[in-house]
Amino acid sequence: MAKIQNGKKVLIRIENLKQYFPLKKKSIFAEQLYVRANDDVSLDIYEGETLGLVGESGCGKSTLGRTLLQLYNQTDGRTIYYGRELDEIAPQYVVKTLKNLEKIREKYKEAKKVEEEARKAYEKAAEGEEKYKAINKLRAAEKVSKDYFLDMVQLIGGFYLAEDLKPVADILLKEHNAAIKVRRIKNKIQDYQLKLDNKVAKLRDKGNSEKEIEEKVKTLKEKIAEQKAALKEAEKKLEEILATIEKMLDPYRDHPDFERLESYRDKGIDLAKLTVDEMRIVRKDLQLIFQDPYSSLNPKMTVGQIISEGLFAHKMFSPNDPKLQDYVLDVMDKCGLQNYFVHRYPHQFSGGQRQRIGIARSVALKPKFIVCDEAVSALDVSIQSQILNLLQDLKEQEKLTYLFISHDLSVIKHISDRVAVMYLGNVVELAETEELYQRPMHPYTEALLMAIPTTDIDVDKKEVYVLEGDIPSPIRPPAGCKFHTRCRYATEICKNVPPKLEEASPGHFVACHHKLNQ
Ligand SMILES: Nc1ncnc2c1ncn2[C@@H]1O[C@H](COP(=O)(O)OP(=O)(O)OP(=O)(O)O)[C@@H](O)[C@H]1O
Repeated sequence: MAKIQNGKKVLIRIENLKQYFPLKKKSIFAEQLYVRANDDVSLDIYEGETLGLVGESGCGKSTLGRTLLQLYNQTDGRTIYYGRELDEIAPQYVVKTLKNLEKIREKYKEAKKVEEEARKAYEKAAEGEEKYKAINKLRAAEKVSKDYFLDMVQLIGGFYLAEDLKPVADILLKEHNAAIKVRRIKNKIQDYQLKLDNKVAKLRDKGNSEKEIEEKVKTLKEKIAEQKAALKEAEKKLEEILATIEKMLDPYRDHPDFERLESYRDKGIDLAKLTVDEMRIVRKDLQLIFQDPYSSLNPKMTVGQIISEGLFAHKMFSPNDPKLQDYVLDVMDKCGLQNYFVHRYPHQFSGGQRQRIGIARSVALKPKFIVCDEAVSALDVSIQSQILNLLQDLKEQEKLTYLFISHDLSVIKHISDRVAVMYLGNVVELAETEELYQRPMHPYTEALLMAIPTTDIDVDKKEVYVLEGDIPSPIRPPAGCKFHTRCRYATEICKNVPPKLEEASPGHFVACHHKLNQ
C-alpha cells in the first residue's frame, strides 16, 4: 500500500526525527549535554526523486543521511520506509504495539486532555512572554499526543473507532504471524536455491554430465518444490486473513472520522523500531555513497571482490555462481568501469574512478534509495560533472531515489528535483528546485543564495547580504528560531518561539515567522 502525498508516491517519511549525541560528562554531578545534530526533522522523500540537502558545515546533513539509514540509533521520531510492505518484514515492534493497544489509546486520550488544557492556557495568555511560554507548552503537548496517536493508527486505522480493541489486536496479530510464516518460507527457498546453484556449478566444474548432476541435486530440488507448495498455502492463508480484516472494518465505514483514520493506516515500516536482524533485510535497499571513496574501499580487495562482497552478504549470489562474473561486469559497465579493471586494487585508480567503484558497489545490490553524502565534493570540477551524469543515468535506469547531500548550491541546483535547506539541525525550507532558487522564503536560504559567486555584471546593482557570524553551537542552540542570532529580519517572537515548518504555497515549506517573497 503506497503512501501518496501531493499526488506523489512517498518512499521515506521522516517525522520529528531527532539525533542527539551525548557529550562526555566532566563529573557525575554535571548536567548531561548533547550535540543536537538533528532536532525535529520532518519531511517526505518521493519515489524517483533526487532530494538535495544543503546547509553550512556542521548543520547536521550527514547525520540526517546516516540516521535515516539507521547507521545511528535514532534518538526520537519515526523514519517510515514504504519501499517494502510491513508484512514482508513482520517486525517485532508490531506485536508490542498490538498487545498494548488499549493502554496506548488510554494514554492518547490523557495526552489529548493535556493538549486541550495547554491550548486554553495559550488562548488566555497575555501577549508577550506569557504567550510565548504558552505556545511552546502547547507544541510540546501536541507532539506527545500525536506520537501516541500515530503509533496506534498507523497499524489499526479505522479500527480506532472500535469499542473493544481486543478482537482487533487478535486478528492483526494473526496477520502478523501469517506474514512471518510467509517470510520464513521465502527465506528457506532462497537458501535452498543458492545451495542448488552452488552445487550445480561445482559438479559442472568437476566434469559431471547433466544427467549425473540432475541425480545429485534431486533431493535439493524436492525440498524447493516442497517449500514452494508450503508458500502457496501460507500466502493463501494470509490473503484470507486480510479479507477478514477488511470485513471487520465494515461497521465503522459510515463514521465521519473513518476515512481520516484509515488514511493513517499503511504498510510502511518504521526503520527506527526494527531489530538489527530485521534491519539487515532492508539494508540492501538503502545504500550510502561517501565523499571519500578511498577510505571506504578495502585496499586488499580487487574491484571484483569489492562489488561481490555485498552480493554474497545479501544472498544475491553464491561465490561459485557462474552468472556472478557477468553480473559484476555488467554493473561495472553501467558505472563506466572497463571490464579489465575487475582484478585491480583501489590504489590503482584515480579519485573519479574510485567514486565509480563505490557507486558500482552500491548499485549492484539493486537498492531503492541511496544517500549520496558529498559524493562529488572531493573531485575535480570536470570529473564532478561526469559523476553527476552517471548518477542521473543510473537513477533513470535503475529507478533509484537519492538524498543528495552537499554544501555546494550549484551542484545541488544541477542535480535535485527538490531542495531542503538545513540550519543547525532543522529543515528551514523545502521546495522544488526552481521555486527555491527563484523565490526563497527563508532569510537563511536568501543569504545562502546571495553568497553564490556570480559572473552576472548586474550583480553589484543588487543588494548583497552577507551572512555574518558563525553557526551557533548545536549543544546549546539559541531559543526560539535558531537562526534569529544571524537574521536581519528577527523580531521578538523569533527569539522566543521556534517557527513550524509550514506549507506557505503548494509544495513550498518554510519555517519562519517573517516569510519572504510570499
Ligand atoms: N558521531 C558523532 N558524535 C558526536 N557528535 C557528532 C557526531 N557526528 C556528528 N556530530 C556533530 O553533529 C553536528 C552535525 O554534524 P554533521 O556531520 O551531520 O554536519 P554536516 O552538515 O554534514 O557537516 P559537514 O558538511 O561538515 O560534514 C556537528 O556539530 C558534529 O560535530
